[in-house]
Amino acid sequence: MSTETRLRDQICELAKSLFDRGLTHGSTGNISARTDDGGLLVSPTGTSFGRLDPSRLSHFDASGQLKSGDAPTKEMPLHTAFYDTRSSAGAVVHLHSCHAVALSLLPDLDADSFLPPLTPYGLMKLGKVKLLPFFLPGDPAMGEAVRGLAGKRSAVMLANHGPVVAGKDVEAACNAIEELEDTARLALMTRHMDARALSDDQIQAVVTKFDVEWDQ
Ligand SMILES: O=C(CO)COP(=O)(O)O
Ligand SMILES: [Zn+2]
Repeated sequence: MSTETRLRDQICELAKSLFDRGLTHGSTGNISARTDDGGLLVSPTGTSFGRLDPSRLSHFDASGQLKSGDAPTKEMPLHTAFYDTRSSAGAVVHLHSCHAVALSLLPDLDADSFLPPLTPYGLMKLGKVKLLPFFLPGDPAMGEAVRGLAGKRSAVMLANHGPVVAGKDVEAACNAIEELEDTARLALMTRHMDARALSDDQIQAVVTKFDVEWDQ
């Protein structure tokens, strides 16, 4: 089986796994991954994560030309903004995951660090998550907002919409966005409980030991 065939299958399998666990629903969310030759495989617009067809993924070549497959997600500017600003990005995932969206609706959030530092894996997989304002779905201004971060963040939260995470490959991006959703769930569960977040010393220890992109 060719590397590209394996990548097509992996994108569809992991998207289905996210869908089956309720991390995105209906025809929401989109996913993309770099191919070995510098191109991109992308979920087509209007498709469900539960039923992506490996043979119909939008396939772009390294110059950004659509070579085959169905029309791509309307969030292409968002995806390409991550690839263009983060050389380490091999995949990008966007979900409409319930707890992250719920948290984004609340007042008094820290836009520079949307998720409180609750667990080591939250820090390790995501670094600081930037909260971006509300945009209409498909608005290229979202891509501009991500470009404005100059590659310093791997994860952003679109207010009233959903998270977007870049990772070195599809598995890493999926693991990280699951961490984002679970940390948002913990934040909501413990919101009125005087919960103990990680201390500054604990944060620094995690950041140092696991080489987390934190102070940027
Ligand atoms: O989540 C979505 C828009 O933000 C889904 O849009 P697409 O179906 O175009 O990927
Ligand atoms: Zn969306």
